[in-house]
Amino acid sequence: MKAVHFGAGNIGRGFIGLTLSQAGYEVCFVDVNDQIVSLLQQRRSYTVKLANDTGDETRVSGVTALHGSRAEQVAAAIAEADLVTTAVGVGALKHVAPALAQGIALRLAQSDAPPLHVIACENTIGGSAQLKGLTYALLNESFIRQAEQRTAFPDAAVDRIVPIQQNEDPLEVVVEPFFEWVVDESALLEGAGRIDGIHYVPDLEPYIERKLFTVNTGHCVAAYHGYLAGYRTIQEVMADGKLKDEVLRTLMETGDMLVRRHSWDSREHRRYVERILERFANPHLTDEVARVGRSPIRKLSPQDRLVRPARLAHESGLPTEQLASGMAAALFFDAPDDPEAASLQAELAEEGPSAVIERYTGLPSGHPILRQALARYEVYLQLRTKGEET
Ligand SMILES: NC(=O)C1=CN([C@@H]2O[C@H](COP(=O)(O)OP(=O)(O)OC[C@H]3O[C@@H](n4cnc5c(N)ncnc54)[C@H](O)[C@@H]3O)[C@@H](O)[C@H]2O)C=CC1
Ligand SMILES: O=P(O)(O)OC[C@H]1O[C@](O)(CO)[C@@H](O)[C@@H]1O
Repeated sequence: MKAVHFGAGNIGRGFIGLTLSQAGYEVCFVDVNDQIVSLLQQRRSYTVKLANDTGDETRVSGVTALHGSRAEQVAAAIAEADLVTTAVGVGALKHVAPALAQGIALRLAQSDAPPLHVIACENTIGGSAQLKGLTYALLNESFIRQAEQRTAFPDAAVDRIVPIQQNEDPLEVVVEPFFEWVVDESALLEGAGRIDGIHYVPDLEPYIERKLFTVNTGHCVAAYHGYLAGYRTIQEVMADGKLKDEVLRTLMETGDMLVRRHSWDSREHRRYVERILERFANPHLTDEVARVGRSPIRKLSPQDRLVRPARLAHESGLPTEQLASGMAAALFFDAPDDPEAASLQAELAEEGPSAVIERYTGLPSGHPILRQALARYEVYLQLRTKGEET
C-alpha cells in the first residue's frame, strides 16, 4: 500500500507519517522545505521521540520524499497511491490541489489504478471537503464524474500536540504520547480497508467539534492570555493558576454547549477536559505561545475555535463571556514573524477594535458576543497601558 503525504512538518512526520508507516504503508512525503526533503531522500528514515519520562524512541524507516515543485513526479506518485494525506496548514491546501488534480487525471488514464482516499489532517471542520472543492475546481466535468467513482475525501480530526522542534537532528521530532486520528467512515469508498491507528466513526461532527472546541479552543485561549501576560511557553501559562483557571472556565463554556448539543455525559466530558489541561502542561514539551496562537485572523474566523462555539452557545442561551474574552485577548497577539498578527495590529491601529473584530469574526454589529468582546478589549487595553506606565 502506498501513501503520498503532503507536509513533512511536525504533525506530518510526528503523527501521520509515523501512523501510516506503522500500518504498513510505503510513505512518500511531499514538502517544499529543501532541507527536510533532501534529508528524507538521503536517509529514508527519521526518529520520533515521545515527550514522556523515558523519552521512548521509534525509528520510521522506508520513507521517501519529493519536492513539491516537482509537479510531474508528485502527480506520478499520486497516480500510484492508495492514499493521499495532508498536514500543510489549511491555507496551503490550495497549493496542494494542482498536483492532486494532475495526479487524479493521470489515474483516470490508467484502467488499473486502485481506488484513492484523500484525507486532509488539518485543524478545521471539513478539511478534506475543502481540498476536494479546490481540486475538482481544476478538473473538467467529465473527469470529475469519473473521478467520483473511485476517489473519496473523508473528513478527519487529528489530535496530537507536536511543538516546533529544537533538536540537533532536523528530522527528529518530539511528540506528546497522546494521539487520536478520527475519520468519517460514511465517506469511504465501498470495500475500502481500514488503517490501523485510525478510529473510524459513522458521524465525525461530534468528534471534530469536541477536538476543535476543547483542545484547540483551550490552547489558543492559553496562548492569547499568556501572550498578554508576557509568557513565552504554554507550560509557563499553565503553571500560572489564574491563567489555568481562565482556560478551564473557557472550556466549561464550550463544554456546556457541546454536552447539550451532542447529549454527552457531562462527567465524562469534564474528564476529557482535565486530561487536556494536563496535556497542555506536559513538562517534557516546550510549546511556544507564538506557535499555539499563530494566525490569529484564521483563529478569529466565523467557523473556527472561538467564534463558532460562542455562537452555538449563545444560540442555546448559554454564557459566552470567556470565549469573548479569548477573542479580545487575540486582538493583542503580536508575535514576531506572524504575518496575520502584523496585519491585525496594523488594522487595529488604523480602524480601531470594533471594525476589525466585526470583519474577522463575521459577528454583526451590536451582537451580544461582540459587545462582550469589545468591553473586555477595553479592560485589557487599560491594564496594558497601566502596566506600561508602571
Ligand atoms: N503540530 C500540531 O500539534 C498539530 C497540527 N495540526 C495541523 O497540521 C497542519 C500542519 O501543522 P504543523 O505540522 O504543526 O506545521 P509545520 O509547519 O510543522 O508543517 C507544515 C509543513 O507543510 C509544508 N508545506 C507547506 N506548504 C506546502 C505545500 N504546498 N506542499 C507541500 N508541503 C507544504 C511546510 O514546509 C511544512 O514542512 C496544520 O493544519 C495544523 O493545524 C493538527 C494537529 C496537531
Ligand atoms: O495548528 P493551528 O490550527 O494553528 O493551531 C495550533 C493547534 O494545533 C495543535 O498543535 C494540535 O491540534 C494544538 O497544539 C494547537 O492548539
